[in-house]
Amino acid sequence: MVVQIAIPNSNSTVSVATGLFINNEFVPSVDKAEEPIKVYNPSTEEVLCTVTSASVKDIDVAVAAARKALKTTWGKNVTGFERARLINKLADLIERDAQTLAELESLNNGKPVKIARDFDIGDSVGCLRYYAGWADKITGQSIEIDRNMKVAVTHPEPIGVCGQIIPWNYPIQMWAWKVAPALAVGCTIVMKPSEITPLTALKLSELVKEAGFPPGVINTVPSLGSVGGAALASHKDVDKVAFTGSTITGRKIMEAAATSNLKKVSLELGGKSPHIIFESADIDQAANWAALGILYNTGQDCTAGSRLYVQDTIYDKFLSVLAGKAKELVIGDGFDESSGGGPVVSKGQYDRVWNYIDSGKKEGARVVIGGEKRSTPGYYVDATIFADVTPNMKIVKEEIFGPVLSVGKFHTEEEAIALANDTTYGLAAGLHSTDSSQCHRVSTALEAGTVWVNQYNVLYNNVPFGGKKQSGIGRELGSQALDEYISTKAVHWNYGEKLDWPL
Ligand SMILES: NC(=O)C1=CN([C@@H]2O[C@H](COP(=O)(O)OP(=O)(O)OC[C@H]3O[C@@H](n4cnc5c(N)ncnc54)[C@H](O)[C@@H]3O)[C@@H](O)[C@H]2O)C=CC1
Ligand code: BAL
Repeated sequence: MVVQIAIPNSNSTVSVATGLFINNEFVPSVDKAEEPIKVYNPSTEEVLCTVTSASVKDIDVAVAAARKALKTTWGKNVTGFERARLINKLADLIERDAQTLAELESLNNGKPVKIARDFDIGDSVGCLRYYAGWADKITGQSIEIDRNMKVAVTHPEPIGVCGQIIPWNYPIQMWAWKVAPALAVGCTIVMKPSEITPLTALKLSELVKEAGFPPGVINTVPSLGSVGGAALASHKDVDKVAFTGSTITGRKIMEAAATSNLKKVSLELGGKSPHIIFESADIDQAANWAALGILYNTGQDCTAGSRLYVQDTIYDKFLSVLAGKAKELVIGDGFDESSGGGPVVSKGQYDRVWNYIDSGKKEGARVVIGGEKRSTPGYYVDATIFADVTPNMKIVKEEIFGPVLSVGKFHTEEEAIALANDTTYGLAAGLHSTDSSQCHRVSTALEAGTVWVNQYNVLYNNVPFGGKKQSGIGRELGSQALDEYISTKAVHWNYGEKLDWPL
């Protein structure tokens, strides 16, 4: 159940245990009801290995392990100091193994090794340390009722067993965003990584054991969304499900939660984020951020600034500067040091992105750069910019999740705000202007959970992140994420009042 995967351009291999990680052991499926999952390298289209796929019965086993740990070794049975120590230890181990984890992430997801190591893993280590810092600082309240007779106190208790369902665009980082706050407050976890990118979650599971977490605190169950993901969402003994992925799947998860046990749900979903460039902006800087906004992670980012609106007075100039910047980014093999972006993650995603590019052409958008397929292997999509788009085009309305930018023109600030807010999504938005009153007015008017002013796509572990409208429910990161995993108990204490009976 351990495979050795060759690291390109070296004589080394990385070992991956391919079973289900339950109770700190890698185990086979109890009923082998599911076909093993084939895991691909998107740079070569080759199969890297197969991993065990959890069946519905395996999910039951993992949930039972998490429940047992919650009642015995974790939950209310472990101090915040000890939770902090273990989370910090896990962060140290991830930092120690950052290069290997980055190579594995690159092999399975396609993103450049240097980006996985310095950004995804760097931020994930920071995320674990941030929440380790919180673990012994989670406090309730003492609420005055009557100083001579009564007081009420609140206890922030762990909500319980958490199903965590994560996507393939940031396999390690989404893992860290989910597990860190849950562990900090004392929850136990059944983690379902994406079936497309399960390898680093399995590798991280080895580190969970090495760090010394008790068995059952974090369990990892690669599985198809329609099997393991759906089983977690509808499980009667799961207290909360945290999800990142598409809005369609988020809706299914909420329905499953509602019709099973009304578990708490947090959803971080899709986006079609607007990015506005006003005429006073520093054009060179704004073009850098606009390029980053759509090309980072090859556009496979829920916050991708995929709708760019440029003031008419600078439209042509800005487009030409932006096109030059976009061409400078090398989209190539993740093991090539010069690559700033990799292929898209899978054949499915590749076909999906190309369908959108074809639709943009058919609907009459003007191709400024890109829009042509490569003839070499790998799921590569080059930076593609469509100009002169109109609001009803599919490429303007729907999330593409690829390096495909739609650019439109506006005349007034009001028009820019109206275009930006003309979407069912509300995850993020950006604006560039050197007029500070305008920055304030527009950031207030934009309907989004995150607004970037004179920058784009930068997130910090201590700042909350999440969506409005159909981009999600709840917040990740910051102290707000802790609330997603806490159930507050109010204890009413009487030390003086006598009850006269009958009433
Ligand atoms: N907000 C984000 O960060 C993400 C958005 N997406 C969007 O979704 C599109 C399609 O990508 P997919 O991989 O199909 O996304 P998806 O939302 O189906 O997959 C994300 C996760 O949900 C799981 N899942 C799928 N069906 C489920 C179900 N019925 N119950 C519970 N869990 C389930 C998957 O196994 C995976 O772990 C992308 O092109 C992109 O537009 C995809 C991934 C991440
Ligand atoms: N960039 C925020 C995380 C996400 O894309 O899911």
